[in-house]
Amino acid sequence: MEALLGSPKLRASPLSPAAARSPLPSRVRAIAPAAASRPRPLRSGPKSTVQALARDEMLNAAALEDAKAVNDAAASQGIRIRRHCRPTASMKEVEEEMGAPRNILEKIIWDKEIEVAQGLARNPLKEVIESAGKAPPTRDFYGALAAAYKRNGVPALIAEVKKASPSRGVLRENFDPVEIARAYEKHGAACLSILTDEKYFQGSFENLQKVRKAEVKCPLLCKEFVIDEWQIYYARSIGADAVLLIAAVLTDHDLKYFLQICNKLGLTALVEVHDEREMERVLKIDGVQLIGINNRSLETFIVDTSNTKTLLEKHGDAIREKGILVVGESGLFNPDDVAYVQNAGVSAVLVGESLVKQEDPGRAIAGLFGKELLH
Ligand SMILES: O=C(O)c1ccccc1NCC(=O)[C@H](O)[C@H](O)COP(=O)(O)O
Repeated sequence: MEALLGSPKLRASPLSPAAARSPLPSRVRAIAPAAASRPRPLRSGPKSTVQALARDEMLNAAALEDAKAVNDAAASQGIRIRRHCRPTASMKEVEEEMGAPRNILEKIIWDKEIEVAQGLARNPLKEVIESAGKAPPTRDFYGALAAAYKRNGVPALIAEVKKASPSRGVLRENFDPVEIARAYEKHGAACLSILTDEKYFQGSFENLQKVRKAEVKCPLLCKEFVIDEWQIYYARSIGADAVLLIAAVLTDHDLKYFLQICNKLGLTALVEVHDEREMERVLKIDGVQLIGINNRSLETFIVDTSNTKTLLEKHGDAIREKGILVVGESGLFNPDDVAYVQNAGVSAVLVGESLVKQEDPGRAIAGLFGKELLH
């Protein structure tokens, strides 16, 4: 197999210094983090159909081996979402090997592995890194939240530009991302979250780019399912000020590596947790400034705002000591919901459905907080 695939170096993308120091076994390190979802380059093409079939079989076996190593490393940290590591295969082929995805989040991630490979083929990493370097400077996402909290005395609002979701279907038929973003800004949102996933949320990177070009001043979160560094550079290249990193999907090693990239690009990372184990993992990682507690299980869709309270009762002190701001995410519909998560200790809230479903999403902000927000 080695002869066909070339040296191990050829199979993996260059490792960051952090990756090189990683405590992961070398087999896993060779393909993690970002390269785990990349197609394997070949030294030369096959000369006959028989050779081509043999090559495909070997590539398949190697990809499955990679997936096993990646998934074993993730499972040892309590991560239940598996990777297929076969970005050039069809979903049918993937499912033949791995069975059906176990839940919606795993399904989203499996599709994302394929999408990222396609994105990389269209816009190679080197070019995306270059254009990220030329993008207009980032706006301070963390600073905007801290200032708005101080100004209004209620959690700062990250208002989400969200057309649809897997749990609720289409939320707004007449969807103009720029109009919604402007309305949110006018009515006191501190920051905006722009969903960029197309398949499940009917969002797009184009929406983010349009909002940024419309000179909306609020800092912008690229709300994407990040599994590869390429997505972070791409988000920056089109004007994002912050990106989402989901602990349920990313190993500690991925989180650390992606945080380094964010740091280098001046991006804020919103690190999202859902349960106790994820919170404990994230609190051990240096450099986390913003933790989102999602009240929605991304695996079952069940929304429970007491999740925020439970996690902050246990970890609130450690979080405050580190100067981390907490964002309460999902399922917030009225001033009582906002007061509940504020009392639990959040400084900001991330809200989509309850705003975007209203005829005037901007005016809906005063309804959500029980008062107008100041700029
Ligand atoms: O919203 C979903 O159905 C969903 C399903 C699977 C993965 C993620 C999902 N949502 C992402 C979010 O975190 C929410 O869009 C965000 O917190 C706003 O929530 P809401 O105010 O309840 O729209």
